[in-house]
Amino acid sequence: MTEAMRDRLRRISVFADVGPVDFKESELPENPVPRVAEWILAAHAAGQPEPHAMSLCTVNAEGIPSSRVLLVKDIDTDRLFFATPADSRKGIEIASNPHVAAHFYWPVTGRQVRITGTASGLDRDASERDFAERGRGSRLSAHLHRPGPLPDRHTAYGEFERLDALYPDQVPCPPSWTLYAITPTEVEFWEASTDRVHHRVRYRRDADTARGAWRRELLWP
Ligand SMILES: Cc1cc2nc3c(=O)[nH]c(=O)nc-3n(C[C@H](O)[C@H](O)[C@H](O)COP(=O)(O)O)c2cc1C
Repeated sequence: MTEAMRDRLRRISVFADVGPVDFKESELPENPVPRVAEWILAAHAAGQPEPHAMSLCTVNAEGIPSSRVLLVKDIDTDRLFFATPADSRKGIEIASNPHVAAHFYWPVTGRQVRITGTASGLDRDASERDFAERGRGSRLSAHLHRPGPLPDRHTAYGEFERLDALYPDQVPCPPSWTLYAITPTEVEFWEASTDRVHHRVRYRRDADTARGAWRRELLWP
């Protein structure tokens, strides 16, 4: 008789190697956004694969959410950037409702970050600069984005080969390719502790200004 799934799941250890949280309230920054960048780099240094991958949740016109993983392309003092076609599902949803939620989880460091904010597309120049920095394979594959279903895998390979021959040197930026910025209005940091007294701190600022001072509070684990 096979072991029940619930037993198999319950035996998987969690936070086995993270150690106790090294937390000092006096060291919390005023602005949480650069701290997100620091936690990505710390996860990378600790060996986390794709530490810059985040889930992004958007909401459609009927209020139904959907999420997917994206790579963060840059972070400045106020914003996180990602790139995707504007006519993708997420792009269409952002156009009808700019409110988004983003989330990182780094198992090797036992940390997560939860972000709420708004997303908006940047101008053509910024989007084309992002596109130019992509490798050739991902520039070609950006041209494979089409609405609707793919009849079979063979069709996609054929189209990739056609694009490869069509653009032997420069691959033009598809008109829909867009660099987006997320401007957070809420950022919550969570850090696992082996003593189970996990650490949470939440930063918030007014959604209408999104420029004012951040308010910070510790939360119960
Ligand atoms: C690790 C990882 C990184 C990804 N990075 C991107 C990305 O930067 N941009 C993108 O458009 N899709 C990226 N994808 C694919 C998306 O998750 C998603 O499948 C695709 O963008 C279609 O999403 P949509 O139909 O919700 O618009 C990535 C997937 C994974 C697993």
